[in-house]
Amino acid sequence: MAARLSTRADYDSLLDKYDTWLFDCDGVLWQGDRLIDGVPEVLSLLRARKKSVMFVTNNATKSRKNYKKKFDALGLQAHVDEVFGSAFASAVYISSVMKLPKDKKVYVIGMAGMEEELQEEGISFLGGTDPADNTLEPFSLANFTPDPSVAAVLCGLDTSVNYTKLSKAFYYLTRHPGCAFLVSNEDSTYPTAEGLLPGAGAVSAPLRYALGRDPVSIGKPAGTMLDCIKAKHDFDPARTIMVGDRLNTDIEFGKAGGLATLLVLTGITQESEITGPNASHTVPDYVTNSIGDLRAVNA
Ligand SMILES: O=C(O)[C@H](O)[C@H](O)COP(=O)(O)O
Ligand SMILES: [Mg+2]
Repeated sequence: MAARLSTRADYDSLLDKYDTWLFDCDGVLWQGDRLIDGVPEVLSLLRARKKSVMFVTNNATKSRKNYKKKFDALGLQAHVDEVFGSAFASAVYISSVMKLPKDKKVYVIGMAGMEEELQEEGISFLGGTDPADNTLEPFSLANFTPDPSVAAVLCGLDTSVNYTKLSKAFYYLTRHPGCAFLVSNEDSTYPTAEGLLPGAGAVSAPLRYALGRDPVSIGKPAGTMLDCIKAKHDFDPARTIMVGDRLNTDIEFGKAGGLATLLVLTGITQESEITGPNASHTVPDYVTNSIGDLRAVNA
């Protein structure tokens, strides 16, 4: 059973127990571009107490550099090396795990953030934000000249997904032997300030259905993100806590990594999913309404 936090003593003991705080972003720090109440104060008090703070997001629409700009715009202190996104983890996976040969390319269903991280890793790609692919013109194989060097398809949240992109990805995944099918993450929904929208998982779902094949998923809860963090930062998992709003990504990620887990209810997960007859089998160590609740330690 998760420990429900509410008193100053609860939050004080949490701060005493954990030196490294990994924060999910969408639904924990913000909803779209709207900051969640109390986030600046809580991040400042953690830094004032010499806690290590990092940000671990499945949102592949932005690169780490672009996230730094978002943090700055929202008045949140953050360093690029503290930010870990699934676009970055996907690029690292392709270069360091898959070791994609330099003469090969990735066909992208995704946005600028994904392209920037692939570029940073020296990975060639096509598709993505290319105007030729962002069209509602009917697609036909008769007018399509495939690029023989495509050896992987990477799919993430893409708010301009269309039949042309799905068809080209499908072509490469069915006609290029050994073409890898990768997704940055599988979140079914995406929390915005105005409400839920389809997530990255909903963008890759048509491909999975057409192919009858599951992709390799790189974002939370997969371990690739934690490997990326470990490659850059030393931390003791036993004194590290993962703060998230989603059970099947953030909390599973924390558990799989041997970290403590704190669920907040400002994003995807609703009260009914953690209590009552339909409660999920994924049980976080701690639950609190919002990360802003930690301000109680200064009250
Ligand atoms: O659809 C998506 O990609 C996700 O909803 C979203 O981006 C999750 O981001 P996170 O909560 O991991 O920051
Ligand atoms: Mg989230």
